[in-house]
Amino acid sequence: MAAEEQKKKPIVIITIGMAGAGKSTFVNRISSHLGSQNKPPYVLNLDPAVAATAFESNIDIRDTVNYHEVMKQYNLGPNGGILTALNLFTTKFDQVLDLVEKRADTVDYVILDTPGQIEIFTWSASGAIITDAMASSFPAVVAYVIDTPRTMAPATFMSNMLYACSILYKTKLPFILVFNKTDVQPHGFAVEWMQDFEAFQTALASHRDTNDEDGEPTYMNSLMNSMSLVLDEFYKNLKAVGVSSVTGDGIMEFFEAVDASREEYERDYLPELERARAARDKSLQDIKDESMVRLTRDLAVDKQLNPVLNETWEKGDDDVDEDEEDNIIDGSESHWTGEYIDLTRQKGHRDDTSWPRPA
Ligand SMILES: Nc1nc2c(ncn2[C@@H]2O[C@H](COP(=O)(O)OP(=O)(O)OP(=O)(O)O)[C@@H](O)[C@H]2O)c(=O)[nH]1
Repeated sequence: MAAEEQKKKPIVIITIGMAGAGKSTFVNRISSHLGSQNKPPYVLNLDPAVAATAFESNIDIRDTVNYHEVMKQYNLGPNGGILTALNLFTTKFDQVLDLVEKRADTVDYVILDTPGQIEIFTWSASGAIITDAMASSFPAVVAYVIDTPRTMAPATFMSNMLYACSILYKTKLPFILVFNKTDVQPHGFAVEWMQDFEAFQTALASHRDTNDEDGEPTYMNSLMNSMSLVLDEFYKNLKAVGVSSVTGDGIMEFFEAVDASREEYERDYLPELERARAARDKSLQDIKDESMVRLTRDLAVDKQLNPVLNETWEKGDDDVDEDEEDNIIDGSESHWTGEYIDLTRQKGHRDDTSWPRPA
């Protein structure tokens, strides 16, 4: 087949955002939009703790890792449980990639919904592994979902933008700021603040608590003024769209931004990736290995703390290498068989151990 006749690879939309920003509602909206265009996407739910998703996912972390069991076995709270569940899932991510590759000829979009607690995905080894694995196999874009009504205070806006900035520089992927909930609050103020830092500084000055009792700008005020100049450069590197995941407003603009991001990925990200690959074929593997070591270290904190468990883990380690069982399923193709990732690796042993909490 001639190169130009070949189907384009699907583009991966990695949906990230603060808790409650509307990620799941947004994923549901863009999925149903694509469905209505006869282009159903391939959807991955990476939030192990979500009770129910409005959208149908092809791969659902909840089919692979039992989040409640993770909390129980590892004696963790909700956030530790989510992180550990994501770590466990990531150890099987090669299977996820295989499933996505199999569908690459028939889908145009792959959508990832990430855990509600943003830092669990953005600042964990597993989040980095998943992002890198996806982005080195397919064109990828980050959709950073923002709760527009709750970002109207200049300080909140600035914090949100700094967070977005950190993700942009960490992933280096094309980046779309998705100002969600525009049915409640239009995002015009945000666009103005991004295009004109003086408008932001004026808004900041008129906001209460920006001056101290002597009438001088507070430290925070001065800091934010300076940061707005720094962020000016950052704003040039991204696209911003306003959407309502409830009404569907702005979804077309979002997909225009996604299409533009594919070009950006091919123009900027891909050559850089290929250069890096050519220069350090081996070192790429080293990075993956190193990330895997960090991941394993995360999972094995208990082991270091508890010598009794140490022995059982040592035994279990042999099983791990040989134990190449398939845990990831495409829920849209097969029925869930009930085989979660084995959490304790102590097959046949009923575990009454009190698992130590990671440091
Ligand atoms: N008015 C309005 N409400 C929205 C919109 N998008 C989401 N919501 C509401 O915002 C709340 C949070 O939405 P979710 O989709 O659960 O947000 P999330 O980011 O996935 O939440 P976590 O996974 O808990 O972090 C829900 O009550 C949604 O109905 C929107 O565009 N407009």
